[in-house]
Amino acid sequence: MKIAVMGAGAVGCYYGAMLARAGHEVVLIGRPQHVEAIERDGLRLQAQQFDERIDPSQLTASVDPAAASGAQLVLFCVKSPDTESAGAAIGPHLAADTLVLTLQNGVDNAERLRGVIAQEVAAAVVYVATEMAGPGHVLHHGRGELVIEPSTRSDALARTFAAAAIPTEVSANVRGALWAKLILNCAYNVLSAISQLPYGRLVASAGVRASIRDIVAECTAVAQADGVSLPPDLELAVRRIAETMPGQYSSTAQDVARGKPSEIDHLNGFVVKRGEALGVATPANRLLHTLVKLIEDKASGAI
Ligand SMILES: NC(=O)C1=CN([C@@H]2O[C@H](COP(=O)(O)OP(=O)(O)OC[C@H]3O[C@@H](n4cnc5c(N)ncnc54)[C@H](OP(=O)(O)O)[C@@H]3O)[C@@H](O)[C@H]2O)C=CC1
Ligand SMILES: CC(C)(CO)C(=O)C(=O)O
Repeated sequence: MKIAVMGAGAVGCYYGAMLARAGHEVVLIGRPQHVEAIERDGLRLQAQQFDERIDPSQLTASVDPAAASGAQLVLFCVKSPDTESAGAAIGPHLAADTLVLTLQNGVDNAERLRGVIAQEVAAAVVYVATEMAGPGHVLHHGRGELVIEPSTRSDALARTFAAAAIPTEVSANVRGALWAKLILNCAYNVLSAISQLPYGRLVASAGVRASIRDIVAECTAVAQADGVSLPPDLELAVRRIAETMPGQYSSTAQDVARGKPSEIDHLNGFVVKRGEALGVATPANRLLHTLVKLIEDKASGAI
């Protein structure tokens, strides 16, 4: 299968590399620093069990979205604020029957993407920990499973992914799964960003577990008012983040440390907006959102 990856970052390079290793024709569309390194040296995938260089004969890279033409599948892997611009850039190069799978945090990316491209779009929930360790070098810290929304090709896609060592479940409740992931992000990301602490040390500090419970309760109230069916084991899932990833810093913590704009408007900011629309108060999420916006505005010189 020809597979294009829109957004050659941590997630896009990881899944692109796994599919290329399984023999698919993969093209990564990304920024010049990664594209140049991949064209020169191939893509290095450093995982827990292996450290491999995927050769340019197995996987190509381009800064030009037109390189996606002829792809049967697009993995859409940009950060949430870039969804519309990246969608508008790639859309004109896709065939009418190309399936676009969003591999992003946040709950409304697929819906927003459907607003800018005509192709079939399906959402995926991504359970992976990965980062770009340098140009053309993806470092995989663990996991990698996907939960995907039903689509015309979801069953075939799940088999293709499984054959590439990407465990994949097709779920009729991807919305609930996306919200559950959103709630984890709302609970941990800002606390880790402001303190610049990993989850294990974070929850050891007085008051943090109680604050996390408050944030989760607020998010859950918004989700319920929005008609979302959340998985029953959410409380356990929240606790398990700190237990299973004690050394991990949230993606928001990493963005803040690098002075990069974060996805905060699509995390706690999204819950605040939905809460306003549905008449549910969200003071804890509002404060967390505001604090990160202040840090970002100060870093960018906007204030
Ligand atoms: N990393 C992880 O472990 C996980 C990430 N996620 C989610 O997956 C999504 C992707 O995250 P991640 O891979 O970490 O992010 P990255 O920032 O590593 O990757 C996105 C890449 O896409 C590039 N990009 C953005 N717009 C375009 C464009 N129009 N054309 C070409 N390239 C573009 C970005 O460049 P630039 O930075 O220059 O804009 C960046 O290199 C996010 O929603 C994230 O929350 C979910 C689970 C785990
Ligand atoms: C699940 C969690 C909180 C793990 O770090 C994450 O998705 C993030 O950092 O954005």
